Amino acid sequence: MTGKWIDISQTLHNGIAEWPGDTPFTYEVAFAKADTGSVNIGKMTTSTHMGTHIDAPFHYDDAGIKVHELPIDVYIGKAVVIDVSGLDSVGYSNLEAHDFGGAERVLLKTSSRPNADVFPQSYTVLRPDIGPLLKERGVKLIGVDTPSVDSEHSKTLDAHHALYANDVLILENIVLDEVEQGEYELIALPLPIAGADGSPVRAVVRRLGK
Ligand SMILES: N[C@@H](CC(=O)c1ccccc1NC=O)C(=O)O
Ligand SMILES: [Zn+2]
Ligand SMILES: [Zn+2]
Repeated sequence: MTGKWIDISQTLHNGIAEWPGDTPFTYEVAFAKADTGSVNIGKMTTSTHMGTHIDAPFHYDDAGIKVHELPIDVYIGKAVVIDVSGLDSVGYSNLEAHDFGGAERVLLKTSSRPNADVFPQSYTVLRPDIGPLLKERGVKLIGVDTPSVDSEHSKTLDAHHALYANDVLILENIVLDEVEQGEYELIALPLPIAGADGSPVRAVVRRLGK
């Protein structure tokens, strides 16, 4: 018995918080129906790291694959949601006792970024030793309900690089407020943006079994 689909995507709207210094999100009606006589046509500007999105390795490695080259199957399939709320950081020791149920996708509920319209003063980050654990368990995608797997001021991006070194792709800014720990089916498809470092996704989950 599978549950109903739950949207775990931040809403993109004028006012959603961008990464400090990055491109804000804007939507406007560029051509109004009153003028075109037939249709309203919108115009949008955004960072590729706005809202719920995925990182392509090109984001942190000039030689990394780009969004249009990503293996699309990574973004569809069984995922396990693990509640790690209340921690400053998450690493090997926090996850080793958890049974991932064979899921190739792990979504971490840190509850450290309650409001998409405010860039958080702080949020839970990943420790690099999470990389080898995820690889050992056959995990291909890590999702977080935070703006990044590294801290805001990190320049070395140790968590990004540890995940990259262990063949784990990254999904950021998911919304897990209505999602309890357990096994789910995830769909979080990137757009086919040629040459890109990241892409917005519409991420959804539905409970498996139970
Ligand atoms: N979501 C991004 C945040 C990020 O790293 C970032 C985004 C815009 C401008 C700078 C960034 N990072 C470091 O300077 C990430 O992949 O972690
Ligand atoms: Zn990102
Ligand atoms: Zn990232």
